[in-house]
Amino acid sequence: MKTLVAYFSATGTTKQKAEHLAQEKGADLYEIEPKVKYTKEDLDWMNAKARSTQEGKDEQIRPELKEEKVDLDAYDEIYLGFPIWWYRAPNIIYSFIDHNDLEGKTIHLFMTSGGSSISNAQKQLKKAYPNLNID
Ligand SMILES: Cc1cc2nc3c(=O)[nH]c(=O)nc-3n(C[C@H](O)[C@H](O)[C@H](O)COP(=O)(O)O)c2cc1C
Repeated sequence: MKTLVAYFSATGTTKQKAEHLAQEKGADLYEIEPKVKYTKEDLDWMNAKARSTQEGKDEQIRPELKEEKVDLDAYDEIYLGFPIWWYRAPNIIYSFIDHNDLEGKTIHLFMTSGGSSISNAQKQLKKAYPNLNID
């Protein structure tokens, strides 16, 4: 069975980490992309009305994906990476999990951040998806 590194990155930092990880693991690489890209204004966490701030306040918002469903049949291990936004995984990660069948696969989370650890993001994803094997 094969390994996949799937990641979302708005400004390239997580992308770089994902590329290194895929190389190190000999894994395939997949970029999780939103249907509508995040602009600089969307990412302004100082602005309460910015797209990312609105999403950060409401875990139920599911940004649309550019490609909804990915063929994951070949993979039994998935590294899932993202930037920490508002102390947790961006909502698009929830969109990706909702649209794809990850049950029975081993999911390893990785992230980049400005200093926050992964622990809250991990706790919230495990709580939202108790049937998945997330570590
Ligand atoms: C909307 C938004 C919210 C963020 N919230 C946090 C946070 O809660 N904690 C933190 O350490 N960094 C936070 N950051 C910083 C990013 O996690 C960090 O810059 C990350 O490496 C960006 O990854 P990317 O280039 O792959 O998008 C935030 C950045 C944005 C744009």
